[in-house]
Amino acid sequence: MPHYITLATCSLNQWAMDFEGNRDRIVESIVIAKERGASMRVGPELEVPGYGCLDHFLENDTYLQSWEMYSTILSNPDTYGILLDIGMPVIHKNRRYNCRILSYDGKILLIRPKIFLANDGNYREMRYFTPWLKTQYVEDFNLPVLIKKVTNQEVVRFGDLVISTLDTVIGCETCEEMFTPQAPHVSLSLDGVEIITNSSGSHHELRKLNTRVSLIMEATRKCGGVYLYSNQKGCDGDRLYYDGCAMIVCNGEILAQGKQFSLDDVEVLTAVIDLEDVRAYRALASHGIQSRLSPVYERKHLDVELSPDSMNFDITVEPTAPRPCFYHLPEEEIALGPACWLWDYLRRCKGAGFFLPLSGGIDSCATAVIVYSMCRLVIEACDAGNEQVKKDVKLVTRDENDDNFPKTPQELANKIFHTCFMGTSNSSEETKGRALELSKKIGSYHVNLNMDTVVSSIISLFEVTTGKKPIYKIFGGSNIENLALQNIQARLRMVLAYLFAQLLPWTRGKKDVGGLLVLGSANVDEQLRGYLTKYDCSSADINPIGGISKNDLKRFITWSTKSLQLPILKSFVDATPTAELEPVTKEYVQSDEADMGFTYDELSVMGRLRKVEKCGPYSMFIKLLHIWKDKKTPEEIATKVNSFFWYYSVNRHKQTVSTPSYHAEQYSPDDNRFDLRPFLIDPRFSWGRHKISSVLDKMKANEKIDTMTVD
Ligand SMILES: Nc1ncnc2c1ncn2[C@@H]1O[C@H](COP(=O)(O)OP(=O)(O)OC[C@H]2O[C@@H]([n+]3cccc(C(=O)O)c3)[C@H](O)[C@@H]2O)[C@@H](O)[C@H]1O
Ligand SMILES: Nc1ncnc2c1ncn2[C@@H]1O[C@H](COP(=O)(O)OP(=O)(O)OP(=O)(O)O)[C@@H](O)[C@H]1O
Ligand SMILES: NC(=O)CC[C@H](N)C(=O)O
Repeated sequence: MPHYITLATCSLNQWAMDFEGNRDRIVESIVIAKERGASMRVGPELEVPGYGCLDHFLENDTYLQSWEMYSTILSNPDTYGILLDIGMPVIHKNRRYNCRILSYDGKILLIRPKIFLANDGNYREMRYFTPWLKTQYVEDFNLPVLIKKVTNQEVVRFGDLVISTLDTVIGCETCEEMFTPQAPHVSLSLDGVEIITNSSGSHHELRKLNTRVSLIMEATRKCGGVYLYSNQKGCDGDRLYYDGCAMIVCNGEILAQGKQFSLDDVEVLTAVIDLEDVRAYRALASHGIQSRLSPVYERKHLDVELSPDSMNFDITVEPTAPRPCFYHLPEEEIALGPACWLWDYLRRCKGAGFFLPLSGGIDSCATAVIVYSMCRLVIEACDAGNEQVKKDVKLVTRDENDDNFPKTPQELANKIFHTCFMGTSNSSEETKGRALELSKKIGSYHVNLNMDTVVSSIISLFEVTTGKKPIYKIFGGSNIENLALQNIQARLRMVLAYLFAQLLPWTRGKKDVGGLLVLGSANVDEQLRGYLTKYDCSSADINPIGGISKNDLKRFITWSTKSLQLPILKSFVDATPTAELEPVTKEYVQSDEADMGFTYDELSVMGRLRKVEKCGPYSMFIKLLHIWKDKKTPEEIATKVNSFFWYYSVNRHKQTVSTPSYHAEQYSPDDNRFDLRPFLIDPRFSWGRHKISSVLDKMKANEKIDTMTVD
């Protein structure tokens, strides 16, 4: 006989420290889950204060306020009649833990601290929380007075335990724990836990979703059981975008999959599952044998049936059918992730819009297309009746009048998105024309200016003061003069950007509405190589493409040509990237790749080796000997590696002031959160170079690389 149970999971767009807003979204998700007949609901990791509070997790206020919000959830009768798994931080014996609190009908059943914390890359959970570490170990926890008053309970169990109801057993695994070699879901399953909840604060990275999905699928494919995956979504106040994609998986098959990118603050997924399927799936002798050797969990009993009609089931109830997993193309991920992040950022900081220096090159074009994509998402959400988005549009446009409400992405862009071509005598008609054409197609409010007089007046000031006039290299000047003449143009653009961002809304008749957020467009590869002028337009308020490689940006623009119906973008892809900071002559046109001494393909490979594969110069050289064996000689590879580490180190200081960017790439060089390295590094890497040279010497002496001994 079937044993149907309806379960719910959700993605919530929580904002760090927005206690009331977070509480309201939690309650809304519970109400929706109940309306859909669910008897259990799981929410994202640390959903009460928001996942990304960072050092606010060191403050006692965060814990007190989390309990205060939690008490209002517990005492709200709308949250009764459903088993709740809610994430929040808890102090126990003076230690701070990242916890899940399970409750039913206003009573706490247990508190389950995270056993293995996330502490790599962007994650620093060990900085504020203690890992519980002791699997299957449980203690008593004295509830705070304010909770005692609500629940009439003194003490609850705190630790690695599970819940048994009259009809099933439920256990927890928290985010990173699923990524560990000895993930708790194995021993939970072997001890008879049928439903495993996973509450996550997991961020978006291009091409990462399949890692997460395969881990979830494998967990239940191997052990059998139901996996309820919940994740935060949106920008909760930092560089990360949490990419939702809640899931319900049973016995290795997906029953429900939420959106990875959307502007809905609350998304609830439900599925009807036959628990007998889990029991049948686990009827394997080898599983039975291992279960005898596996640890036993303390069980907190809940005298409730989560599928109450099991003795008298309704034949009309249909179990949810499996469905294939859905993945976005990386190009779509770029169109959607940074766009959602920008929208959250804008509405949450109550900005009046964006300002973008638009050069006619690929990078600022990609930033502009992402803002356009954001406008498309906003209009789509409004058309679909999303009241929160409508309210936010009125806030951001500073216009409450329904008659003025934008109906198309272009109308919205025209109100909130400002682009500006800042030409000089070095600029070409092509770049100026491309910038103008793009702005027309996406609807941005475009300004075209020539800043030659500003540049020449600064150079004159310098000349009057020092009696020296710098001249370009092609006219006989030195390298230093040539560079200074370029850098002043680039830096003045930043100053102008901030002036226009502050005053453009005012020139358009909007008084005292606040300024526009200045967008930056430096990509991962040029930041890694340091091919940018410190404090030029790479210094902005936020940068949606700072974590994206040039190659991915090119792919994104090519994809957008068709998918976003912007044929103008083809001309951006076909153009040779150039900074247009030096005069063009018959013999010379400035080109990025020639200037840098690297192609973007090479930078991508080397960037990945440096960060993802954790290579210093010597091991990078050894790896590249194989990777590039058909493309370059060992000497060329050695020169590339030495030069790469040289430029990376002499320019590392630029990363200390790099504009906060959307994190999207595993090899991001972001100094502030992700890629923590010194910024005063001896660029010679002399011992590494010495070792590279000795390998070259041995190769020259005709020794084979695979048989020689290298120390
Ligand atoms: N270790 C260190 N710690 C802290 N600061 C350090 C430093 N080393 C130099 N500095 C300082 O950094 C400054 C030099 O850096 P910076 O002013 O950026 O100038 P710099 O890196 O010398 O030149 C700009 C680079 O960007 C390239 N570029 C090309 C095309 C376009 C663009 C563009 O942006 O549009 C840029 C250009 O070819 C050149 O390689 C100086 O003030 C110097 O004192
Ligand atoms: N003529 C210009 N008008 C407006 N902004 C400009 C102009 N030239 C450069 N910028 C701004 O300065 C940033 C850095 O300029 P750079 O020449 O290094 O271009 P880039 O990093 O290759 O980017 P892009 O592909 O957008 O030109 C650009 O992304 C853009 O925001
Ligand atoms: N909050 C967590 O535990 C997240 C860590 C995990 N490795 C992830 O990237 O999703």
